[in-house]
Amino acid sequence: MSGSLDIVQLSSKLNEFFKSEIREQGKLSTLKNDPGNEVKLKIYALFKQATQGPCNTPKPGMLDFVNKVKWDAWKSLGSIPQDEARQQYCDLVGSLVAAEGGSSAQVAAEAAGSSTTYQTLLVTTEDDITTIKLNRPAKKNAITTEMYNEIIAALEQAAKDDSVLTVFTGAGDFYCSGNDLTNFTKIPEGGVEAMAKQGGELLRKYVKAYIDFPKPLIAVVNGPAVGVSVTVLGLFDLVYATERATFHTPFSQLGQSAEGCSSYTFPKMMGNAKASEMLLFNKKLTAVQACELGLVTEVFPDSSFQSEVWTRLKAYAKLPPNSLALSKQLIRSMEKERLHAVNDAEVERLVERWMSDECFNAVMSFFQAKAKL
Ligand SMILES: CCC/C=C/C(=O)SCCNC(=O)CCNC(=O)[C@H](O)C(C)(C)COP(=O)([O-])OP(=O)([O-])OC[C@H]1O[C@@H](n2cnc3c(N)ncnc32)[C@H](O)[C@@H]1OP(=O)([O-])[O-]
Repeated sequence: MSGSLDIVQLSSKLNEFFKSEIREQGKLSTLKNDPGNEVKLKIYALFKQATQGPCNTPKPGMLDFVNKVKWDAWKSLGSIPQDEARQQYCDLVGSLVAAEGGSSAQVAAEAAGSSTTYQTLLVTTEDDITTIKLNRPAKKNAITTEMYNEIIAALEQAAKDDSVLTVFTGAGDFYCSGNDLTNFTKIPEGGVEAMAKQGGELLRKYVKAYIDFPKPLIAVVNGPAVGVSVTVLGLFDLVYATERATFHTPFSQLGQSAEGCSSYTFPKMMGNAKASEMLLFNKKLTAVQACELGLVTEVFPDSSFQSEVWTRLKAYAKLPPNSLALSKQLIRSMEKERLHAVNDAEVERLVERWMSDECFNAVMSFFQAKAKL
């Protein structure tokens, strides 16, 4: 059986499934556009998790292709609670419906003069807070090229909308697993050099969006964080973490080098020695260690993380918005220029690294290890 045949078959089977099993749920039946297989699988998995809890059925056989893909999607949600699955399901369906004609997400986008909708994010505005939720839980929210672009767009939108605070968080059990390593496998015309150059430009723009963001930016770190999702935390105004979170920047392991302005912000906040343990020697920090070193503002018990953090954020969002934004901008203005220079220097180094054998071999090892599983 050829790979392309598998995909065609899978697509048509998923379409059948999508129509028969999910259509009954009111809003979805109104969708005019096919949201694509990845989204449909996500809807399926969230629906199962919300109604039946964590996946508890036997894994279908290798040749039962469609059921295996569905089972994998459900299983990938791990042990996220039914309530959270229900919320994610509603957010996702809401954003699809909004994309076609208008409710929360679309209204927020339109209020900001934009009609952007997202494939890899859930962006909502409620209680004066715009939340940008990374939404690829099956891949631990690894950041694809598309997702970098969507985050930049979402930040631009949040900067202009009426919200007071902007919050970043992740769907599922991870906050984010960093750069999606498959980005390195998509070699454009022009070869590795062109890939490195384009990747560098995207990264520069991505980090710039954080440096220039004009309102209070808060990370709600709901689980482990890796790579670029950790380094940019130095550009946030508050970082709240569940005790389950870890913070890992395995750059030298990947033949790469620091980014997200961490070569400047980390030594400044934790001192050279501790920063080097993380950025050179891949030391993974617990949430408590990260808090002691100043990377995290406060750590919360996992069981009460969401309720404690959101109660606090809703209260903060009632503070006078101009006073908050102007105070943030004053603090940032002291070193904005320096941060841009650091970003430029880090990107220049990384573009070289991405063309190196060290990086190539490290990325190949990741895929070889995956293939052996
Ligand atoms: C651009 C600027 C420079 C960037 C710097 C960085 O961010 S450097 C930092 C770069 N980041 C890294 O080096 C992290 C690499 N990833 C890991 O080390 C581990 O996956 C883990 C510790 C994040 C989670 O372990 P776990 O045992 O709990 O879960 P699991 O492993 O079963 O994962 C579930 C699925 O997600 C997939 N997936 C996850 N992450 C990535 C990714 N980044 N990419 C692609 N795919 C990824 C994984 O392959 C699997 O897919 P499958 O097989 O179902 O098709």
